[in-house]
Amino acid sequence: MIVSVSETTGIPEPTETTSDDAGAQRRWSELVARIEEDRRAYFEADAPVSSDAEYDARMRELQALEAAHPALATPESPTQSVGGAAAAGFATVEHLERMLSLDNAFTTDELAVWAEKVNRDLGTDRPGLLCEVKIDGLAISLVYERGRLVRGVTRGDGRVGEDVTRNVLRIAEIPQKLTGEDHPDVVEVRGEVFIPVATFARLNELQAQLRERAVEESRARSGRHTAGRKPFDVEQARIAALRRFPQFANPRNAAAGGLRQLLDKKDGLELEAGLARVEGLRMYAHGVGALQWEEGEHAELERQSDAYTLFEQWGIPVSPHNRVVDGLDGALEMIEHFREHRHDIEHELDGIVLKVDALARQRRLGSTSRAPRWAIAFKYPPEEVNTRLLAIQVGVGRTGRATPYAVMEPVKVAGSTVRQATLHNQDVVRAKGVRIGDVVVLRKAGDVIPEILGPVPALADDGYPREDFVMPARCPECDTPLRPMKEGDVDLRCPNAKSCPAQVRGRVEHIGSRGGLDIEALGEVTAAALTQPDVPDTPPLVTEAQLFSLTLDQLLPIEAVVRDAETGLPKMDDDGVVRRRAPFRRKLSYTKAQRAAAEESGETLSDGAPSASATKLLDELERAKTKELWRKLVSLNIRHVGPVAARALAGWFGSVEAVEAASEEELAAVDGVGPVIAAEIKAWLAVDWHQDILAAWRAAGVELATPGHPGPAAMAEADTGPTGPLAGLTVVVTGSLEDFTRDGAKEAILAAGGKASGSVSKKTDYVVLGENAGTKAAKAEALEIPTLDEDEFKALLEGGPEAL
Ligand SMILES: NC(=O)c1ccc[n+]([C@@H]2O[C@H](COP(=O)([O-])OP(=O)(O)OC[C@H]3O[C@@H](n4cnc5c(N)ncnc54)[C@H](O)[C@@H]3O)[C@@H](O)[C@H]2O)c1
Ligand SMILES: [Zn+2]
Repeated sequence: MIVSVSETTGIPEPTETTSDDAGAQRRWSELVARIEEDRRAYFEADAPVSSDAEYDARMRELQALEAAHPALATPESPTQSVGGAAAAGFATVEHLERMLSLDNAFTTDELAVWAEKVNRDLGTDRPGLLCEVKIDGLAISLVYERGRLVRGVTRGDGRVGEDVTRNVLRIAEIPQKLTGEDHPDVVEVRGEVFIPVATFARLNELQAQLRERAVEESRARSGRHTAGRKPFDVEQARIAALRRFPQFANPRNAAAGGLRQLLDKKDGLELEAGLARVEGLRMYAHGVGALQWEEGEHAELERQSDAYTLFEQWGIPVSPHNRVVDGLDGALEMIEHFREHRHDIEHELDGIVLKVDALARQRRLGSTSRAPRWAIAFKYPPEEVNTRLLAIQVGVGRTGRATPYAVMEPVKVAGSTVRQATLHNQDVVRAKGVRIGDVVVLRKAGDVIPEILGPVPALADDGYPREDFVMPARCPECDTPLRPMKEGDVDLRCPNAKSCPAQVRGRVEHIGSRGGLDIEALGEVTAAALTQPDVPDTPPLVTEAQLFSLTLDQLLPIEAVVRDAETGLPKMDDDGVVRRRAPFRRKLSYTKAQRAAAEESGETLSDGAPSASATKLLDELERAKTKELWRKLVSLNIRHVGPVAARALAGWFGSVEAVEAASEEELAAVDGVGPVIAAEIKAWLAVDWHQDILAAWRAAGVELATPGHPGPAAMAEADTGPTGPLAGLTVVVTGSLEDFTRDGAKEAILAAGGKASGSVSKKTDYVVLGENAGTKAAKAEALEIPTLDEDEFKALLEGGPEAL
């Protein structure tokens, strides 16, 4: 069997089956063994060995194999059973009605196939579908007898589960006595226990606090009986504390572990942690198991959604995200909605569950031994994958901050290939408990930057060499001893701001960026070539002071080693010579005749001419000299002075000179500046080498004033508030726009002299509606405030209300 990766889901999928029966049998056994191991780790130990994507791919390969070789589909196969088993330490309970799993669809095509089959079997064309978010937690069955909670049981193998009643009683949201009148003799309420995302973050904070307290406790203990004992080792104590109170990798495993813990066996800090974990649990009901009424009158249930209405009357929480839709189209709409808004709700979700709503139809469709035929779970591409942590390197940024970052085996997650992830500082590395060489869980959610959640503990002894990370004491780029960012801070920085190559490179790159002088030819690679070329030894830019006086003669000799994008190592030619690139030089070749002629006339032939990048860079630098003043202010790399503050400064003062002449109070008084930025500006100006930058730029012809600006005194006199196309107007942007981020839209409104507000009121002049605009659109309509689409918004920014 060959497995390839699906373009759309990023999940490996089977593409071909072998015709060799013995081979199929062998592969089948292999897969079953792996799946059983995965299930044990996931359902029984709450500590997965594989990622969900790996597990799902194995299950799908197994299903494909059995489809091609039906003889293999024995009742023992995982495709025929519900994963999980009762773990030691818990009493077991038999469910009155079996708890099943769900079949999965990974593409909307697969969903359509399911819907067609349902239609065929039912003889309908648009059955009412109950669509629910698939909550990433663990299943629970709550047994109520005549309105009283008698038991909480995990799914186990679907037939027998674990009795977790004692923990269930601690979940505030689960009623111990149902409200309302009409209660059945017995009902099994099925639902999902989960930890909300916000609670999850708090639990991890608590774990960190408990680690600190554990270290303090052991320090105090060792102080009490010192005689003949080893001195207190804080490193050892921290490592021990980390083992007792690890950082939780994700809400699902934290929830599963929280529900399935034996609190009676705990005391002290462990008990505190355990209680917080179980008390952080919540539950939404998503199904009904056995349901027996006393003889006589009782509520008639026709649809599963009716059952939910009943649950709500009884005080049992049901997800607010459920929708009943008419046919597959409505379900697809919900799937697309939550693909975008996956992280906008209270808990993690990994898909959308579609259920035929009518109970009579559910009965007609029935179930397999593993899952109902009347339901299917559509799964989104995975956001968590496993990969190997190859190294931890330390990078130094524009501001000197030294940040450890992980270099991983490249892995595809949430639609892109990830190789690196920041680890922030040495405390974070420690808290995550990762060592170089570990298999780690990597998470990338949508546009959010990738994050390493932690190691896979079960793979700690896989034979791959491990090494602890030690934060270097010196800057990896300039060897200056690192210092705390602030007094007592764990974050470190390189104090050599002026000439640390990493910091100069970062600042030069910032100057070229779109929010700076917007110099297309001055990106990351060029910034590196100008500040750290491999040839010549001394870079043309020791600091950014010389940026605007760069000459062709300085550019031409520059050569940089070509590095492998994946490993960062220099690339070599076949004969072992390191490959170099001269970005600013174009090789010239000459014919024999030309060479002969040159020799004759005694003329020397140049072997290189300026490349297109060289002329482009110099041209763009020349043009940048007269760009808007605010762009130059951003390019000075003063802390906190981004486009917004720079625009405010430029608008008021009109020149760098006027900014220099202003007092700190005068700077702080400008709308959009404030005391913090004012202090940073003053501090920046007081540094000699910063003054050298200003002097050098001036000498090179950089315009440091807005031509025709009347100066701050005149501005103060004529202070009539902001000017620009949007002066005096308040604009609200809601929903997502094509060409603007949230902050980008705000910035554009401010820059045009308008006010950006977050809420619609009578004072609002325009509401811009993007994709999925919510309640604000309705509010605008109610208040009769004009609404704009994105194109109209752009017109407004350019030309004010007249342009509409
Ligand atoms: N990483 C691993 O090694 C590993 C191992 C086993 C299972 N898993 C994960 O678990 C999945 C398989 O587990 P499964 O058999 O429990 O199937 P499943 O999680 O795909 O679907 C069934 C479960 O979904 C839950 N669920 C959540 N919201 C629901 C809703 N609104 N309605 C109905 N049910 C809802 C229920 O608990 C139900 O038991 C895999 O796809 C994988 O994601 C991972
Ligand atoms: Zn440095």
